[in-house]
Amino acid sequence: MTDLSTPADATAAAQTPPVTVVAIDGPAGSGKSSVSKEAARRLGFGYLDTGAAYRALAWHAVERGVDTSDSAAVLDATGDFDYAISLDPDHYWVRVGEADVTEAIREIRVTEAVSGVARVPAVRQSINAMFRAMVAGSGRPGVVVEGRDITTVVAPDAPVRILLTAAPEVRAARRSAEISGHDATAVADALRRRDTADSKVVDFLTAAEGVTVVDSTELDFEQTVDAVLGVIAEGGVR
Ligand SMILES: Nc1ncnc2c1ncn2[C@@H]1O[C@H](COP(=O)(O)OP(=O)(O)O)[C@@H](O)[C@H]1O
Ligand SMILES: Nc1ccn([C@@H]2O[C@H](COP(=O)(O)OP(=O)(O)O)[C@@H](O)[C@H]2O)c(=O)n1
Repeated sequence: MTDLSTPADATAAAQTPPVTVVAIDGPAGSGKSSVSKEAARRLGFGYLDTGAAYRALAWHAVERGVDTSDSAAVLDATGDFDYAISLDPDHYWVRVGEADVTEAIREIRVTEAVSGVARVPAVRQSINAMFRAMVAGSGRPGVVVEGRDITTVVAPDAPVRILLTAAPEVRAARRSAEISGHDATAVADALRRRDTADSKVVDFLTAAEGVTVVDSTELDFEQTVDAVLGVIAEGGVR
């Protein structure tokens, strides 16, 4: 994997004002991606979907026939993982090498493999270093970063940290509405299985100290965006 953790020009980096991070975590289907993207748009910030990196690595591993239950093999697959993502909330794309994988990383075969990739500690460390470098080099005044461990591991010192939740049945219904041709019960089961596997690695179901919970169970999309923007404003970020 390309090591982006050290700015190429340390002097330039020292002169650049720090990038404000808005950290948003939560379980699958809670609205992290859609709400974070809209909040970023309204703030003029960048948007970083961290789940896309784990999905892209899972895609890369699956394409190479790597057994994603084998940690050493997954770590090995990071060796030629040439990853890029857009931080522009109005122009979202994900690439691995020359391949545009924006759509492919949402396929079920990738979704089923992703938790196996994300549970490898050395993989997480190197991906987290990449996230921090992407934020620092974003060229934006701030970045809304969403995932599972942003409030706790990637950016625990962020001025705004939010846990976006919703009741499991509401999350399953939202995800199910997005995926046509699949049985709603099967979608709900898959979501639950993934949350169970993921929560063994990082706790994104309870808020860490100082993290504000936004529960979107009873809120529509606009109300959720407003609630998140309210927490951001309270945190002094404009
Ligand atoms: N508060 C909400 N009310 C209704 N639908 C929502 C709400 N928040 C998000 N959605 C929709 O639910 C689906 C899942 O949201 P998404 O942002 O992909 O969640 P996550 O990134 O947490 O998995 C999307 O289709 C999104 O438009
Ligand atoms: N910060 C993050 C983000 C995602 N992930 C992993 O990446 C997977 C995909 O994340 P995602 O945000 O795209 O998933 P959805 O909740 O949008 O379906 C998760 O199921 C986790 O296994 C993680 O481990 N840490």
